Amino acid sequence: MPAQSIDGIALSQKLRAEIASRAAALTAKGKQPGLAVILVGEDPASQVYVRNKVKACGDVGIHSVLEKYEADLTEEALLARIAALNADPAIHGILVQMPLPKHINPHKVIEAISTAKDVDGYSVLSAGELMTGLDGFRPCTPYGCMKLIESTGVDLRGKHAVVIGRSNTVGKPMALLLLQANATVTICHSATPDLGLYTRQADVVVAAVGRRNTLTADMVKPDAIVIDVGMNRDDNGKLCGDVDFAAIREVAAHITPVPGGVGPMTITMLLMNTIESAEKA
Ligand SMILES: Nc1nc(=O)c2c([nH]1)NC[C@@H]1CN(c3ccc(C(=O)N[C@@H](CCC(=O)O)C(=O)O)cc3)C=[N+]21
Repeated sequence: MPAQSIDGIALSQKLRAEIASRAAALTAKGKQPGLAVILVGEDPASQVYVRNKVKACGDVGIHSVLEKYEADLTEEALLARIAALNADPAIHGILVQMPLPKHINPHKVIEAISTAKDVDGYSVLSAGELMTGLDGFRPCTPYGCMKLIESTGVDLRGKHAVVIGRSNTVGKPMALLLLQANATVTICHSATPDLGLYTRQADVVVAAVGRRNTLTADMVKPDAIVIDVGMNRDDNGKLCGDVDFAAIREVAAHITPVPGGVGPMTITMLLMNTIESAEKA
């Protein structure tokens, strides 16, 4: 029997309905949640993502402010905008879309965002909170992956989870969240000599590499859960992930599609973090 495709759009709709009712409750108390999204430069992919985030806010009743700047915006000017948004009581979350132009130091920008408004969960303090098990904003993509895994009903306790990729935004926080859920966690990356050696033992594989066909059917244990974080283009320019969906579907128990899997959940968890921030304010 082919794997169940985990529907990230359906799960998003379910969570977004809950988010909308929490937003409405806050708005009724005169505390409408607000998200500021800052985009610097003309990167076409970023334009699309940012537009989707702003639209998603509108759909659930979160007030959003989109600030677009030319690629030559100075770092000082960006930091000044963040300081103003930190002080703005109508704004509960601040997202600076990555990547930034080369003349701007992304670390400096992220650390300028008030921890209380770091709904991306990208700051050093948010990372430390996740590391130590303190309450804080979890990065949206791995947070969404956890919700997708939870939706299968499989308990992670004692399961072997293999994360492929070690980025600060996905791989590393993903490994920590899986660990928190009592999985045994292995992190593989570009210097891992035999990836299949690890993935064949995995009950859960999270692929976050950025290269298509990184995970093929012969590398997957029967009845595994496969979460595909990749965003790539195939030879026809079609959006595809890091895993060979069609073939792995015949082996795995659950698998997320691209598009329609992790992507929409990333935006949903951004909305969730923004609501949580507004509820605490
Ligand atoms: N500060 C910051 N925070 C981010 O969260 C952030 C970022 N910078 N920079 C870029 C990445 C990428 N990202 C995506 C979110 C949703 C989809 C998404 O909704 N994808 C749809 C398809 C969209 C399409 O058709 O192109 C899907 O997978 O179904 C994709 C990618 C957030 N990022």
